Amino acid sequence: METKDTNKVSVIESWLRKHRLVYVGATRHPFIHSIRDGTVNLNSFRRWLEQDYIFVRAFVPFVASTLVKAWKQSGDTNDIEVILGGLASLNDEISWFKKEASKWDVSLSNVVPQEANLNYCRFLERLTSPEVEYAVAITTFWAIETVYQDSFAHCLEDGSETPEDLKRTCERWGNDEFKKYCDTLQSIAEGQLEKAPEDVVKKAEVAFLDVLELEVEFWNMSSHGGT
Ligand SMILES: Cc1ncc(CN)c(N)n1
Repeated sequence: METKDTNKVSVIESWLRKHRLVYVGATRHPFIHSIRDGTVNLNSFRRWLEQDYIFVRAFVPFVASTLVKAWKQSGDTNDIEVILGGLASLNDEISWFKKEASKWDVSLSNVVPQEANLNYCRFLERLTSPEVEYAVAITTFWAIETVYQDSFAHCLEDGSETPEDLKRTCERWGNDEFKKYCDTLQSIAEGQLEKAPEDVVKKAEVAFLDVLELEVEFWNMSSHGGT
């Protein structure tokens, strides 16, 4: 008789264990700590805001290309609806950035993207290629959203001293609904990874690590300016 192995560790769970330190580096960065303990430099926060607005604009075509891959390579209606919902929420995210920027006196019209941001946007652009497998794209999508979810949720936990006017930002990604959305992306990615050939799983793992590294560079850029 076949027995079900309930202790089987999923692919993503195994990566999160294997790359724990890198993951923690991306989600518990000093910039996030500074928001959480209320010592954040407001010019750094403004820099993050203007640069992230550019990032989100570049994120949209990447997510749209993931939607096309889902349609062509999976055809699963649930996947398509979840990714479509993700695109809709990016539309809200862009409006949110505009409103937030005006509250913080940040002009979004002539922002010069910094090196770390350009690198991240180039990475996203490479992944829009039709040659990149759906399993790699959906895993990357999950990783990008999850780093923000985990980072900003940390600023809302008990004991945090996040200033009142920064809580809006933390709640945008740190709320329970966004956590559920990330969990759904994770299970879609898991489903794809389970049936993907070994070389594709390897590529997805590399993309996951790339995201963690690019997120650290993005936080560094926000904290210190420069590259
Ligand atoms: C850099 C970065 N990473 C992730 C997210 C979440 N959409 C974001 N807005 N910016």
